[in-house]
Amino acid sequence: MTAGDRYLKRLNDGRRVWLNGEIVPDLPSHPAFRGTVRSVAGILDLQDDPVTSRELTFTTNTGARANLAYLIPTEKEDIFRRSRSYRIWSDATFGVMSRVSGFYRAQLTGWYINRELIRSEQPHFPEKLARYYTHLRDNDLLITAAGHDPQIDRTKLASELGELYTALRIVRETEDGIVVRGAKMIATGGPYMDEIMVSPHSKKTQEEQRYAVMFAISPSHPGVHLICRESFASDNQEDHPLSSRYDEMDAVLVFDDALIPWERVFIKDDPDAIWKIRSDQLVSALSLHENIARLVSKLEFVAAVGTELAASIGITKFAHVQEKLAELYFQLESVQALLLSAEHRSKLHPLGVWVPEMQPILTAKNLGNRYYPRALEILQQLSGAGMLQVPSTLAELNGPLGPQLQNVYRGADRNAEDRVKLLKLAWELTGSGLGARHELYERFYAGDPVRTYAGQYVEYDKQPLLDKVGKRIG
Ligand SMILES: Cc1cc2nc3c(=O)[nH]c(=O)nc-3n(C[C@H](O)[C@H](O)[C@H](O)COP(=O)(O)OP(=O)(O)OC[C@H]3O[C@@H](n4cnc5c(N)ncnc54)[C@H](O)[C@@H]3O)c2cc1C
Repeated sequence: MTAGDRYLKRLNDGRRVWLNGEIVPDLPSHPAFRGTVRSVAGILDLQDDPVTSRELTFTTNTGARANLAYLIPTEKEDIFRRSRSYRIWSDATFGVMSRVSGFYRAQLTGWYINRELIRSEQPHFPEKLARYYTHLRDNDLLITAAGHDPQIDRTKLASELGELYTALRIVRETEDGIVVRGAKMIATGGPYMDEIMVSPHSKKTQEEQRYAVMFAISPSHPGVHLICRESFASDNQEDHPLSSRYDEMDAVLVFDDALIPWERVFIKDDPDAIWKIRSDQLVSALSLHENIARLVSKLEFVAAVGTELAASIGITKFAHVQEKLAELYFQLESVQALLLSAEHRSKLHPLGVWVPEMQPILTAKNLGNRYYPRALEILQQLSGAGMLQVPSTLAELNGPLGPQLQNVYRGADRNAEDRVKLLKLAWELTGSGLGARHELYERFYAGDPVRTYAGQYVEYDKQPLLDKVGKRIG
């Protein structure tokens, strides 16, 4: 049985995935999910492929073959190995699937490495976290996370939202665990995952102690509901090359007095401990490293589509078009350079692991949320109305009006079929529901950009800069 087959078997576990007001009875056969399920299974199968297996997996101390996102980087070369594996998975989906490629696996690995950080506050954390990490690593499980309270009123604490259990909160404790009620948002890829880590992603106050809880569940955990947004999936691969395969879905988690067993409760009633482990630099650097590798795949893809769009209508000789294409290449080259910089400047942490340099990673992440929307804008500028001037189906090129349509839709350098395929792909990226979702994703996935920029200002080591000015003016 391949890794993909094992994954398909795991999906039918009674998870309560809600779409269009109903629980989806069988993810692998449902039209809104089956294309993406096939893609995830296909990506997992790369781990069994003799060509890619060595690049994607390693042998653990228990003898299992595990994904490299779970590798503890004890050598500097391990940072590059991890990076290569992220790129293989991201390239396989053109960077548009963010959760299968290892973001939260890498985060869990970081927590495992630094699990002693909060032993004095949460004595059970190191052992529980170690068992959880080993379980996911050795069983090759996929994980996402949900960390935000419902928006409602952002000037208020979770405890001030009127109904006490609007945001996820502990209701009571029993011999077996904690009972939780309320919502957490949003778990990208939630319906497709094996595990979901739930914890506040922003700092909780002491008044919100009962909201300061970190635990993990499977999507089929009793009392847990996944409320999906509208599906952007299509069953028509020919006309919708991305949404037919890569709608990874975003879901709000609703907990209806779910009992979370103690073994899976990592932290409770402790805003400071959660914030300490969440904001740890080692953890952030290891997990965001994966994000930047994925962003390179995505920017490469958009730059390629832009180049093809321009060539397809013969506009590459115009200087302003060259300027726009060059901007796509600058984006790609600068994020790639930042990724390499972070990797080559990796440092040996006192815990004996290599960690990518944080500043280039943060810079790439923050640039990414401006670059990606601009890249989509460039695709629109290059295409004019081209993306909308296509027949609704590719098949029409061979229909009753075939000869006329083949003439009308041909490009400067390609036949009608190739040009219409390209335009449909470009529309998927820029104008479709999936495309709009991806723009929003790149703007927000790692936090509100206003605050992540401000955070980089606060964290930046400004002293060397000030010293330079100091030396100049005395
Ligand atoms: C496609 C997509 C996928 C995502 N996937 C995940 C996931 O898998 N897991 C996960 O946990 N999260 C995920 N997120 C959530 C993401 O982390 C948040 O969107 C992001 O942190 C911003 O939070 P918010 O959406 O609640 O917006 P808010 O924080 O409510 O911000 C909305 C607006 O209000 C302003 N604002 C709000 N509060 C303040 C304040 N205190 N000070 C100043 N300005 C404020 C912001 O600047 C912004 O303009 C995803 C988001 C998107 C769009």
